[in-house]
Formats: sequence, C-alpha cells, structure tokens
Amino acid sequence: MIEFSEKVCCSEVKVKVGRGVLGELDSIKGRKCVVHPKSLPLEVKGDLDITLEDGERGKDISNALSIVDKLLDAGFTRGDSLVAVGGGTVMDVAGFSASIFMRGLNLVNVPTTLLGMVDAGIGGKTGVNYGNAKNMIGTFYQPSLILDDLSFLDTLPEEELRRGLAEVIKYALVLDKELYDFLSLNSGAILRKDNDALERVISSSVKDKLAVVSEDERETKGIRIVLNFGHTIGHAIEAGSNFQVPHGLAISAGMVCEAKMAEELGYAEEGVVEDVLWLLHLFRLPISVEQLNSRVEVEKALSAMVKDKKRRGEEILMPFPTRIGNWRAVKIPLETLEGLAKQCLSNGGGP
Ligand SMILES: NC(=O)c1ccc[n+]([C@@H]2O[C@H](COP(=O)([O-])OP(=O)(O)OC[C@H]3O[C@@H](n4cnc5c(N)ncnc54)[C@H](O)[C@@H]3O)[C@@H](O)[C@H]2O)c1
Ligand SMILES: O=C(O)C(=O)C[C@@H](O)[C@H](O)[C@H](O)COP(=O)(O)O
Ligand SMILES: [Zn+2]
Repeated sequence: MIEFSEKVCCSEVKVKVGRGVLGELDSIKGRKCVVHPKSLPLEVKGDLDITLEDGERGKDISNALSIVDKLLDAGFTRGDSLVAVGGGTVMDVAGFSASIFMRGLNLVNVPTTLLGMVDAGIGGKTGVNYGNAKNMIGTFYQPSLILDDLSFLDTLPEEELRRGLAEVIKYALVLDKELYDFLSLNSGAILRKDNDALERVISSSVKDKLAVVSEDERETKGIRIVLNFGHTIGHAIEAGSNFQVPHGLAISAGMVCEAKMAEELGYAEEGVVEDVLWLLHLFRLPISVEQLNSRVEVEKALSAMVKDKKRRGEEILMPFPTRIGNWRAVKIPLETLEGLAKQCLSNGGGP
C-alpha cells in the first residue's frame, strides 16, 4: 500500500493506493451517504445509498440536485460524509453535489476505473455538462480522502483500462519523462493488469497531478492548465459526437492534434509528435478522429471548443508539449486555433 498526503490550499488531501484500502472507510466519522452507479455491485454500505446513472448522460444538473434532495430528506448535516464510488462521471456529479450541499459536505472519492484513480478522483474539479459542452457547471472542491483500491480494476474491461491510460500518457508526455520510459517498457504488464505495474502507474500519476494542483488549485496561475493537454480538442470531439466518444479516447486523439499544432507553430521540438504517436499506438489508443469510429460533427465540435475554460477574450491559453516531459503555456488567437482544429477534425490527421 502507498500513502500520500498533500496540502491543497486550505485542505489536507490523503490518498491511499493498494489492494484492500477500501477498508479505510470504516474510519470515517458521522453518517455516510454512498453514491454509486446502478451497474456496479455495491461493496460499501452507507447510512444512505444513492444510485446514479453513469456515463456522460449521467453528468446532468438534475442528477446533482436529486442527490441534494435525498441528502436533505435523510437529514444529513455538514458533520456527515458523501462517499462517491464509481468512475469519473459518478465522482464529477457526486462531488459537485457534496460541494453545494450546505456549502460543503465532507467528500471521499473511491474511484473504480483506472481513469478515476489516476485523474478524476484527484484535484477537486467537480461538475456536470451543460449547453452541449463539458463541465460547464462545476466547482473546485477537494475530497479529504481518496481510496484507490486496485481490486476494483479486476472487473474493469481492457477497453476501459486503456481509456484511463490515455490520461496517464498525458502526464508522461508533458510532465514526467520517467513515466514515459516506464510506460514504453512495460505495456504488456500494464495491459495484463500486473499489480506492481499498475501500482507504479497509479502512484506516479497521483503524485504528478497532486504536485500541479497544489501549486494552482483554481487554474488561475497558468500552471494547472497543463492537465488540460489534449482536452481543448478532446472535449470538442466529445461534444461533436453528441458524447458518443468516451473521454479517454477523445483526449487521445486530442493530444495528437494538439502536439501537431505545437510542432506546426514551432513550440515542440522535432520528434515530439512521433513520440506521442508511438506511446498511444503501443496502448492501442486512437491517434486520429477517423480511428474513433464515430461521426464527429465539425461545426458542433468547434462551437463547443470556443467555450473552453482556458479562453480569455479572443485568445486561448494552450498547454503545448515542448519535448517529452516538458511543456509551456502559449496564448493562441481563437481564429488560429479554429483553423488548426478544423483541419485536424476534418481530415482525421492534420494539421
Ligand atoms: N474531475 C476531473 O478532474 C476529471 C478528470 C478526468 C476525467 N474526468 C471526467 O471523467 C469522466 C470519465 O470517467 P470514466 O472513464 O471513469 O467513465 P465512467 O464513469 O463513465 O466509467 C466508465 C465505465 O466503466 C464502468 N465501470 C466503472 N467501474 C467499473 C469496474 N470496477 N468494473 C467494471 N466496470 C466499471 C462504468 O459503469 C462505465 O460504464 C468524463 O466525464 C471526464 O470528463 C474528470
Ligand atoms: O484536473 C484538471 O485540471 C484537468 O484538466 C484534468 C482533466 O483530465 C479532466 O478531464 C478535467 O475534468 C477537465 O476539466 P475542464 O476544466 O477542462 O472541464
Ligand atoms: Zn481528462
């Protein structure tokens, strides 16, 4: 078992990674409301159990308010806790409910997908989709405890594992060259869910993400935006496909587009795009819009893209890879970005 603790602004965030860490839930004081997807057999019993539709369709404001209603009906107070058990979609909605209920109920995240363990469960971004765009309503609200119990991954299909690996590859490409090398050398062990390999991948990801979040929790200092590499195009792809393309796959193709933009605009060293393609290919992740096997409506994607949260006026602050494990923030005029994005979304390969 591996344990970390990080101070994020005003709260202490504790993370435990390993098999069986779920048992830690017994140490939580007060009443517990457990929110979990209908599809996941419940291993955790709370004083109040709430089931939630998972997937992007579940990330709706009505579901967040329904959780609030149920907490109120059951007489929950701010001394109690909400335990979000599920993938990224469940934690995003349940975390949002916890943050608005009486201005904040203690939140515990129990991710059950790899993507949830390495990314969505950490860092305090919560929210729901709105106006055909991702996470348009949400809060920054830190969980006090995150339990990454590897036994959940036993039932996770390989396809879902690979979607989570797309976010891991994101950290490797822009923050962590050592992780890039580890992924390159250990794809077989990771894909066959070797316990040590997964523990290594998850703990490196958690550390990388928490280090960034602790420096710039609210994404106001131009630091946290690095975690959004691949997401300007990725989120646009999700919206352009009416949310048929899953997040992990959309950002996989998104990272390729954004790396190509970085190269074309002269910010990425020669060879970076090849390194991005190589690692994604190794984990059988999509490297173009064509490979997503879904219809992506370009105009719909572009109109979602201009709602990106990194936009300021007529510019957008993009995190571009410079060389493996390094990045820089670059202000790009919206018009330039639209042109490059259109090319990438339309021909499945460009710019
Ligand atoms: N808040 C953040 O910082 C953050 C970071 C990254 C992604 N996200 C969000 O997370 C979402 C994607 O999360 P996700 O990929 O976990 O999707 P998800 O929550 O839809 O889960 C994917 C699928 O896995 C199934 N599943 C969950 N646990 C399982 C298990 N243990 N065994 C078998 N099946 C299981 C679910 O039922 C679902 O069908 C997106 O909405 C994305 O925007 C948020
Ligand atoms: O934690 C972050 O910051 C991220 O950007 C992590 C992303 O992987 C994640 O998909 C996040 O939900 C995107 O947030 P948004 O602000 O672009 O909606
Ligand atoms: Zn993401």
